[in-house]
Order: sequence, then C-alpha cells, then structure tokens
Amino acid sequence: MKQEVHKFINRHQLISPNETIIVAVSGGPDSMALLEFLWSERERYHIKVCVCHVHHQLRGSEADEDAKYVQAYCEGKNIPFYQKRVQVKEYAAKQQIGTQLAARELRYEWFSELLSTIPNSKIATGHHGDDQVETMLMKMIRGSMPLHSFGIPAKRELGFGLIIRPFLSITKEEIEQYCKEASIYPRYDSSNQSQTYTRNRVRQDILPILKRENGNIHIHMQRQNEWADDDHDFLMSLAGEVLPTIIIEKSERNVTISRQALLNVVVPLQRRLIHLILSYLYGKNSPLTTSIHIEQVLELFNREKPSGELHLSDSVFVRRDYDVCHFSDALMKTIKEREHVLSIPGRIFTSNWTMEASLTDNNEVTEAQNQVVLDLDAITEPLIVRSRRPSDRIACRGMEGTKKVGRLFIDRKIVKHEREQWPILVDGNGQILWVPFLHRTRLANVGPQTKNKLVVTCYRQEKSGPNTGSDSIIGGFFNID
Ligand SMILES: Nc1ncnc2c1ncn2[C@@H]1O[C@H](COP(=O)(O)OP(=O)(O)OP(=O)(O)O)[C@@H](O)[C@H]1O
Repeated sequence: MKQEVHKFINRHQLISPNETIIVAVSGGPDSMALLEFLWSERERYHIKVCVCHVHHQLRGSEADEDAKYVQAYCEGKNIPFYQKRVQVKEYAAKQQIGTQLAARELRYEWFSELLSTIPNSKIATGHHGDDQVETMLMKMIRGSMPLHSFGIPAKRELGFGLIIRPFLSITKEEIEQYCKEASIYPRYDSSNQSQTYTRNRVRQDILPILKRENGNIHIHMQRQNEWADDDHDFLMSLAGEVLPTIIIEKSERNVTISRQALLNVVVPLQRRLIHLILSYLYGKNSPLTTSIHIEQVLELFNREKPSGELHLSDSVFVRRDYDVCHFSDALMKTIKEREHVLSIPGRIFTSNWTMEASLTDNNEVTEAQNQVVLDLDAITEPLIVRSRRPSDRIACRGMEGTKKVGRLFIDRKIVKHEREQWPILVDGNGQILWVPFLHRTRLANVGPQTKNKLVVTCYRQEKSGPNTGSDSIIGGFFNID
C-alpha cells in the first residue's frame, strides 16, 4: 500500500521538499491513515506536517469526541493542531443549501484561509480510490459530466494554494488494514451509514457489486480521469487556436460567431469552443458552462429552423439568426422581464430550474408533479414561461371557476422568495396552463381527439459548491440531498 501511495505522489508531483502539508483530519479512518502516513514519511519527503480539524457542530457529543480524539492524537506526537468551529446549520439556512454541502463549503473556506496564513503549504485530504469511483458514478447517474475528467482531481487549486489527495490510488480496505497495522483506532461517523444521502446509497449498494466484478476498478477509473484530462488539455489548446477564426465580433458582454465556421470543425472542438465562449462571458466555473448547456447550444445551431433563441439563465441568452449566432447577457435587458418563449421541442434554463417541452406519441407518458401532458391543438402558441404576476388566476382541474395563483402558493406553504422564482407556463393568450408541482389547467386535456401530445417537464437545478459538480441537474423540485 505504501509503495502505491509513493508512486502516486511522485507521478502527480503532489509534494515538494520544504513544504508544510496541512492534513485535513476528521478523525475517521481515511484522514487518520493519511496523517499517520505523511507523519511517518515526513523525513523522506523533507516536509513539515500539521493538522487541521473542523468542528461542524452537527452531531452533538459525537463531534466533540471526534475533535478531542484528533487533538489528543496530535498532542501525543507533537503535531501542530488547528481547529475551527463552524455554524453549519445557520450557513445552510442562509444559503438555502443542504447541511452536507454547507459543511463542505465552510470547511474549504477555512482550508483556503489556512493556505494563505501558513507559508509554502498544501492541504491534504483523505479521499481514496473508492471515493473516486463513487464520485464518478454519481456524476454519471446525474448526467452532470463536464468536458474534462469528472472524478476527484489528485491536486487542484484552492484559494492561493493547492489541495492534494495522495490516497486516490488505494482502496478503503487498504486504508482500514493500514490503520490496524499502525494501531490507529479511528472514529466512525454514524451519518456515513445513513441511506439518506445519494453517496451512501452508491457506496453501500452499487460499489460492492462493481468491486466484486473487478477489485481494481478504482485504478481503471483513475486512469480514465487522467486520460480524459490529457485529452481535454490538448483539445482546449486547439480550441484556443481555432476560436479567433469563428468570432465575428467580441465585446465584454457579447460574442458573435459564424455558425458555419463553428460547424466546420470536429464536434469535440465545437463543444470546447462553446465552453470557451461561455466561460469568457460568465466565468470559468459558471454553472452555465456544463455539458448540458453546451449540448443545448449545439442543438440550437444544428436545427433545421434558421433562427431561434435559447435562454441559459435569467440573464444569459444565445440567439441564432441564420449563420450569425450571438451569445449575450446584455440582450436580455430588452426582453420583458423574466418572460421566455419555450420552443417545442425546447428547453429553458434559469439559475434555479429547467423547463423542457417536446411532442410525444408515447401512450405511456403520464402526468406527474413535475410533468404535464397537454393537447397542443387546444392551446395557442407560443408557450411562455414567466414568473408570477399579482393578477394571475388559473382554471384548476377538478375545481369550478378560477383560483388565484398566489393562493396556491399560500395553501402549499411555499416561502415568499421561492414564489418569485417559480416558473409558470402560459399560452400565447396569456392563459395559465401549469404551475409546476401545484396545479394544471382543466383545459387542453389529452383525449382520443388529441393529435399532438405536448409534454412539459420541470426540473429543479441543484445548488452546489466549488468543484462538487456544480453543473448537476436533478429531476424533482424537492429532491435535494
Ligand atoms: N471535520 C473535518 N475536519 C477536517 N477535515 C475533514 C473533516 N471532514 C472531512 N475532512 C477531510 O475531507 C476528506 C473527505 O471527507 P469525507 O467526509 O468524505 O470523509 P470520509 O470519507 O468519511 O473520510 P474520513 O475517514 O477521513 O472521515 C476527509 O478524508 C478529510 O481529509
């Protein structure tokens, strides 16, 4: 096991002489093993080792015991120990994110602070090969793959420093064995056993089957990651060279390109060119630069219809006028606030949700909380998606007369700020067809007379933190892990 780790550290040049490695230790087996490993090998690498521990104040006395355990271990070996208490619950409520994500964001924020205060330092975490497999599987399941590798990177930038993961080439089992041999008796986090979190379901149900098929799956996935990154770097450098040849006009907030010039290059370069443009306009880590958005833009450019629009968010806009395509957020200012035309087929993204429309002849398609099925010929096109207005009323199915949309929100106890962002589907006459998850109109029902069956689906976009796959979209408004 030790040899594997040394090989991995050298291959990825994770550690350099005279550095201080700040080991992020939860008290669990992975980070305790990492601490023991780096501490015992500190002379070999000519490094200083210290420890940081975050007290999340989430698991009552269990968390107090974790902190005491790590501190006592460090005192026993004279390892410098840093600890910080963070208010996860308050932060999660303020940011409207899950506690797991809130804990992670606060942890990484402090890691970043430590990197700026401790000179020549790096943070090391205990992520291992099984974590790698789980992460990649989860991203594949959610469909949130970026263009580059989608696993945990062996090293990446964090604030002004680097975070490294020396254990990615070994398994959890090897770590447990190492702990035993080194007489380390780590703490076990009871929430790791819970089936509540998607990761734990992947860990407990899917991973064992894959490992039974091939115990080296973590190595194969790690290799896949590394190759994907090499390919991506190469393709990105090519895309950088091609970019000026497709641009017609560029300003701080707009990019205009030639569609034909884009479509003349191979598809992997097309994807990266769009990625470069979106990153230029909206920032490298913007959730608008994911494979899903890129796919949508390419779909718009490849359609038979010579013109069309795509709304990637409330303020981000792509428009095709024959061969000239505009990427802009300034253009949106001229459009009526928060009103979007939903093409059929088509999809609209905002920072919070995705609405998707298509025609189907599948008789199995049914309505669900996040899906409505309508007779297209009974409504006036175009379909419009917009936020609510005070005078909005809907002719709810199963009810007489009309009901105020505001009342629907109140009845379902939807909080005020969510109401403002809730998508509402309206037809060309301004008739409300659907308030996703709440009510549909009693009009435009599908029946034997229906020739064109329209399906509209609404997805809530998950909010996530840095490098957790901030691009993921999940099906279901309330399904946030
Ligand atoms: N409370 C914490 N304080 C410091 N570092 C932490 C803390 N929680 C997690 N980490 C770091 O992040 C890594 C991954 O976190 P995760 O919660 O996935 O841990 P884990 O797989 O249960 O690992 P461990 O066995 O080390 O707890 C850990 O190995 C550790 O390096």
